[in-house]
Amino acid sequence: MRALIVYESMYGNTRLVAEAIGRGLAPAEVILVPTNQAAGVDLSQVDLLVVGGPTHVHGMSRPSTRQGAIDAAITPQHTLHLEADAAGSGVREWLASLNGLACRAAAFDTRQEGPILLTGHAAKSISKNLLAAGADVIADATSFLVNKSIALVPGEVRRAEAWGTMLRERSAPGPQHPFTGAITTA
Ligand SMILES: Cc1cc2nc3c(=O)[nH]c(=O)nc-3n(C[C@H](O)[C@H](O)[C@H](O)COP(=O)(O)O)c2cc1C
Repeated sequence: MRALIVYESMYGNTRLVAEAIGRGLAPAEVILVPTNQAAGVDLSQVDLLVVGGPTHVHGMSRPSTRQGAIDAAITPQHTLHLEADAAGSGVREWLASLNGLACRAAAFDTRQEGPILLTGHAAKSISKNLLAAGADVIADATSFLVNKSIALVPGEVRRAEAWGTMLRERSAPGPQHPFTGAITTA
């Protein structure tokens, strides 16, 4: 099985989750690509497409929220590490370029700890966009949580690895697992 993980990450948390999902997908062949390098990637040979990004203002990032994240990281008082791939387009723009997908797919996000009604969640929109582009969405959109220090909550990396393994198992030939629209958190 060939899996492609396309992710957006400003501060590294979503990248860490994407990498953990990739480890969980092994021994499948896994390729990780940040969204700002994903334009033109050939999806025709991909069996499973996993797409994730940070939750910004209750949903997928926009150019203005990404600029806000960059501005926050370059203030003199900052303690935030800005990813090398932070500049450029995000998940929203990349998803808008897709159509005619013929693969299985799943969506995830990172977001702050707390009730989803207060935080919002990008993964549900990502999942809807994957469905609209023709993908066979095989898992509920899933959030991985960060704390107030903008670091992954303990246990989330392990949960991401397990989620990747679950995706690999669901991608094996056999019964389908219909998308329910639910959001799964810890
Ligand atoms: C501009 C901006 C807006 C954000 N808005 C939300 C939000 O509405 N809900 C939430 O749960 N987290 C929000 N966050 C927090 C991020 O979702 C969280 O820190 C995420 O893990 C960052 O992922 P990254 O490290 O891969 O960039 C926001 C962060 C930024 C920079």
